[in-house]
Amino acid sequence: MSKPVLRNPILLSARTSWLAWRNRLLASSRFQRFAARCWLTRPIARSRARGLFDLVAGFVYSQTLAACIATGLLDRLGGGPQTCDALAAQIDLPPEGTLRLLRAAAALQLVERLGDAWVLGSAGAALRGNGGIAEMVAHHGLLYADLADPVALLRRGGGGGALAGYWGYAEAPGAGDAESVAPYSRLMAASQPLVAAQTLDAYRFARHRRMLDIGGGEGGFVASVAARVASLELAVFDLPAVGERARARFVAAGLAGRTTIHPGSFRSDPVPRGYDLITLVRVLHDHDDSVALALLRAIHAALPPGGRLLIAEPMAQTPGAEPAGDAYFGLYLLAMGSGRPRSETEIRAMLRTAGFSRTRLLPTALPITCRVVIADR
Ligand SMILES: CC(C)=CCC/C(C)=C/CC/C(C)=C/C=C/C(C)=C/C=C/C=C(C)/C=C/C=C(C)/C=C/C=C(C)/C=C/CC(C)(C)O
Ligand SMILES: C[S@@+](CC[C@H](N)C(=O)[O-])C[C@H]1O[C@@H](n2cnc3c(N)ncnc32)[C@H](O)[C@@H]1O
Repeated sequence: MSKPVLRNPILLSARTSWLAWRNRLLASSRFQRFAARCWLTRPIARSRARGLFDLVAGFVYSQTLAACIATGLLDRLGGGPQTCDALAAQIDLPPEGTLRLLRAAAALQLVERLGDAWVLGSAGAALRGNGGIAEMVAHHGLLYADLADPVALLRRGGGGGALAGYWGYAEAPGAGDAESVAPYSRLMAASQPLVAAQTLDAYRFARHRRMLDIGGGEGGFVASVAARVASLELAVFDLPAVGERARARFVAAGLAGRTTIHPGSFRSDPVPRGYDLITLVRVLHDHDDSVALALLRAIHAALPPGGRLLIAEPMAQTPGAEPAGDAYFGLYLLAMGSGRPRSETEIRAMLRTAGFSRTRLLPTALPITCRVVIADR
């Protein structure tokens, strides 16, 4: 549960005084020098200094990762130890540039030194084990272009840049021919396994007969559910051009007999009926409150009594993963020009407003990638 907002006036006053005193102390250069020298506080001082340095240097780290991905350095090391000179020839960088990149990547645990050679580091290995992260890193070029002047982006209320053009539907619902929906559909399909794994482990899909994945993209999530639950009839409701990508995927996967495509826009077309489970996977946060609430209301009306809605997406104020919500998705969706990350509390309040009776947060193993809320009709 997200942290409740402090309302009690006495507690609010006490906290206000405490925060003012704490911030004066933390801002004191004398205190910072003392804390860094004193053996008792030195570990905390060094950890806080490292955290602040990482915040300041974050973009440099991201671009080091981007260079590792763009050059294929991590893939080359996936095959085992390599010397700097051998890597330089393979990734088409001069040896000096390759060594500079390797040393930076080693500082970020992306690679490690092994004698005269280099191997994958713990972060590099984990990254290669999670499909879609590399695609997200490459995709960030658009996001960083929009964030080149963050104040201008904030001042204009978001949108109007590279990301808004990439997510065409964010500005013109129902828009999108096969060519324009292909990049984002491919990106979502590439990063779907991270989210599907969390969601499938969090909920027992076999308890349902028919499942409709609204905004299901090219069917990555439906394909994951189909592989896990043989008894379920499955469907995707998405923009027509995206639905055709899902149809092609299901035919290729031998799922055509178990799946239905509902082409349309949930902003103008009715939500298909006859499904006892409806899912929204990385969809709700794409839309502003009015569109999101209208969608929840339409889903409530389309579900039969006893039917259930499952929402899976990264959420704001996730304990231990706060930056992924408001810091990452908050700015990302602002740049996209539509939507916002919402806390579990906000989502459950919207669900109650839409008429859902009972809502629950289901635990996921890696809440940083997604959390799951279910709601009963
Ligand atoms: C010594 C050994 C062997 C081990 C002992 C220690 C130990 C147990 C280590 C654990 C190792 C381990 C299990 C590591 C696991 C690492 C994992 C799972 C890492 C996962 C990382 C996930 C990341 C970085 C995900 C990033 C996702 C991003 C950036 C998503 C972006 C999504 C976007 C832009 C979506 C856009 C769609 C829209 C428009 C918002 O709807
Ligand atoms: C961020 S993607 C998520 C895709 C997929 N659920 C996943 O997690 O990989 C959002 C999806 O919503 C779809 N979408 C956006 N606006 C829509 C609308 N008005 N009606 C139906 N689908 C829509 C997009 O085409 C896209 O497939």
